[in-house]
Order: sequence, then C-alpha cells, then structure tokens
Amino acid sequence: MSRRHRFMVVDDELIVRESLSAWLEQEGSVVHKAESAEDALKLMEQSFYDILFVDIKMPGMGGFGLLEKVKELFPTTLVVIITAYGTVDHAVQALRLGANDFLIKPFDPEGLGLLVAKLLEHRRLVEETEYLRAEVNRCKGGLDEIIGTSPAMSELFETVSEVAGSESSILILGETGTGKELIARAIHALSKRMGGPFVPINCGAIPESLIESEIFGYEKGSFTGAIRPKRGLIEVAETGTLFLDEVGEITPKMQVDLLRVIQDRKFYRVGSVEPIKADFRLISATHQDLNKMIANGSFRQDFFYRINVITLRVPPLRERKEDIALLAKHFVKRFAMETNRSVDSIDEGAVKILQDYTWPGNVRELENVIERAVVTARKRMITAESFAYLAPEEICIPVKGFSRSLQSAESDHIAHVLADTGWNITRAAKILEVDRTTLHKKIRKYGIQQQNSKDGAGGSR
Ligand SMILES: Nc1ncnc2c1ncn2[C@@H]1O[C@H](COP(=O)(O)OP(=O)(O)OP(=O)(O)O)[C@@H](O)[C@H]1O
Repeated sequence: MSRRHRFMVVDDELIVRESLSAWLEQEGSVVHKAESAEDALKLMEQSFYDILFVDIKMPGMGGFGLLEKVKELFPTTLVVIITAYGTVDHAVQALRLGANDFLIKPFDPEGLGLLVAKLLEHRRLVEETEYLRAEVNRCKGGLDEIIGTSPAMSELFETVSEVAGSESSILILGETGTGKELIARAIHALSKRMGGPFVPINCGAIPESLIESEIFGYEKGSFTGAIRPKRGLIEVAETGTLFLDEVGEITPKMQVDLLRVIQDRKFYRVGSVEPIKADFRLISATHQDLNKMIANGSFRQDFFYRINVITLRVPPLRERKEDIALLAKHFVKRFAMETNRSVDSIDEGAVKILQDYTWPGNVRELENVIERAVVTARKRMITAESFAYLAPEEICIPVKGFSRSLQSAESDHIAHVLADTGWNITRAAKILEVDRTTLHKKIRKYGIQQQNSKDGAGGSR
C-alpha cells in the first residue's frame, strides 16, 4: 500500500482502544482514537478515515447511531463493528444497517490483518468500478478500439505497445481531436497499472480557483465551503494512471506544485501537513507547441522535462487520408446503432469528399460530421449530398450565406476572435462574453485550430 491508511477506533473502553490501535499501528497506519460516537464525528469532520472500528455499546449516540451517520455523511469510509463474543445478532443487525464487516472480541491479530486488507481491496475495487462506469463505453482500452491502418498510425501503435509497459512519463502531442486521449487510455490498458484507475484531468476546463483542490484534495475547513475532507484526483489515481489533458493550460503555480509531486513522489492535501505517497503513472497531452511556450516564458522547462520522458506524436487526419474511409464507416455503424436509424453504408462519392477535406478538427470533427449525416439521412446509404458543405465551393452547391447554420457562424466568429487576440483565451473569453471553460468547450466542439502565428506567441492564458 502506498499511502498511509487512516483508521479510527471508537470505543469507550480504554483497553480496547489501546490494544486495537497498537495492532493497527504496527502496519504503519495512522490511528486515531475516540471515546464516543460524538467525538468520532468531530474527528471525521476534520479529516478523512479509511476505516472506522466502532463498538456497538457506548453511552450517548452509540455504535448503531454512529454507523448510520457515517453511512449518510461519509459514505466512502468503511465501518467495522466491534462486538463481544456471544452477541452475533448485533453484528447481523449492523451489517443490515450498512456496516462493512464485524470484529469479535477478543481479537485475533492475524484475522484483523486479513480483514483490513480485504476491506481496503474491496474499496479500491468499488472506486475503480465507479470510474469505469463513469467512463461509460467510451473505450474498453487497448489498441483494438483505435481505428487506423495507415503507416503513420501503425507506427504509432507499435511505439505504444513498446512504451506502455514502462513507468516513464509520456507526453502525447497532436492537434485537437486526433485521438490523444484514446492513445493515453490504450497505454494505460496495456500497462502494468491496467488494474488501477485511469483518471483524466482536463487542465483547461477546471477553473483556476478550483484546480488545486480538485487535484490535491483538501481537509475540512481549509477554505470556505470545505465542509468535509475530500480526496483529490491524484489520490483517486492511486495505482493507476493520471492523464493531464491540455497540459499547456496548467497555471505556472500548478506547474511548480506538480513538479514537486513528480520529484518527491508525495503530495499534501490542501490544509494538511501529512504527506501522501504519490503512486501513479503520468501521461500528459497537448495540442500546443510547448517549446514555443517555454521560449516565451509561459511553460517551465524543468516541468517539461519531467512530463516528457517519452514523446508520442499523433498525426493529423489530413496526413493519414487512408484512414478516413475506415473511420467514416466505423462512425456510421456506431451512430446508426446509437440513434436507431437504418443507415448502414456510405458511398464512394461521399468518401471522396471526406478524403479531400482538410479536417482542422481531425477525428472529432469527422465523428461530428458523420453523426449529423446519419441523423439527417433519408436513405440507407449516405451520399455526397450529405457532405456538400465540406466540398470546395467551386465544385459544390454553395452553402454559405443564408443557408449556413448557426453553429458554423459561431465557430467562425470564435476562430476570428481567437486569431485577433493571438489565442489569448482570457481576452477572447472576455470579448465573447463567455467564461474560459465555455470557450474551451466550444474550441473543442468545433475543432478550432490555432494557425501558425507570425510572432510565434502561443499564449494560452
Ligand atoms: N483512431 C480513432 N479511432 C476511433 N475513434 C477515434 C480515433 N481517434 C479519435 N477518435 C475519436 O475522436 C474523438 C476525439 O478523440 P480524443 O478525445 O482522444 O482526441 P484528443 O486528441 O484527446 O482531443 P483534444 O486535443 O481536443 O483533447 C473521440 O470521440 C475519440 O473516440
């Protein structure tokens, strides 16, 4: 176990508190003691506990009362009920009320060790399942989920298989929508950490004021609104992979903080002085030119070296036109199934338009274009007509002017404002009268790309 586990023994009998604590401490864990349910709740408000060992018979609120409160207020804390030999019916009642297990006095140290190990493993599995569920069916992991037979992608798949097994930090470079996150997930799924969680953090989408507490977690009272302690994403990523998406968006302060975590392999929750061991593999990704950002002072070189032990480049879609037909067919099938339409194919003329288009938003844009085509299709086969708006104007029916969609006008306007402000997100967001998070979402949605600027200023903030 990489983090020191935190336990609490709640018993009004001094001898039980002392003996149980002594055994638990032998394993190198932090153990706190409380004489009553009321005291235990006070301690729980201050800090997080992995397991509570609770005696049933105590004056005041008692063990059952405490069990109910803990399940309601601190559902991630496990509760073990302490019960005397011969009162097993109490234990059964406690299990019905949500206790995770029970311990019969007098204790057997070996059984106690096994119980603790079993409960911690159970909690890890529950957390992992929650994560996997939240990821819906996005990617089952591995390279099988990633479509591509072009030489560029085949080479990338080979490199991914080679580096996945190492513990080195990986930086994935590529334009927006090229599939960087998919590659990161595949690396995780092929790594020794596949049994642990994959925790993505979109560094550009979390408001600056929240990022520290989201990543490091916090103790109760460490700031206004911190009414109970919370585990940060680094802690959630324990034994797994932490994926820093849009790493170019990380604030200079956060770069320093994360650099320290990577170097020292430990971190502190906000408001805590107790170090927690950092046990994750780091994968980062960006569409930005970090070398340029280092040159203009917005990205730290030392942080760059730490996150960039291995570099992978995901090629833009226009450089692997061979993959377009395959991807298009894959998306037709997927969206037809998801939207329950009877569309099942795409003709050559349609594929030709898709292959001739430059795809500034890469695979994500292709995905969106196909989704729209599937939803609006009137026949089983998608034809060139569906993609007329992508073809060069001299070849196709003009679709600009009044026949243009609101989304396309919005996307163009955002692109202009970004170009005018030299991709200064804060300024662009101000002009557009939206917050930075909304702007980032729209940039991703429309696949808006930063064109090579003359002055090389790639300011991101
Ligand atoms: N080779 C591929 N095969 C199948 N689906 C793909 C492929 N590449 C990308 N996608 C799909 O395209 C979308 C964008 O991919 P992803 O989020 O991995 O891109 P990204 O490079 O991380 O984007 P961003 O830079 O905006 O974060 C996702 O829905 C993903 O499933």
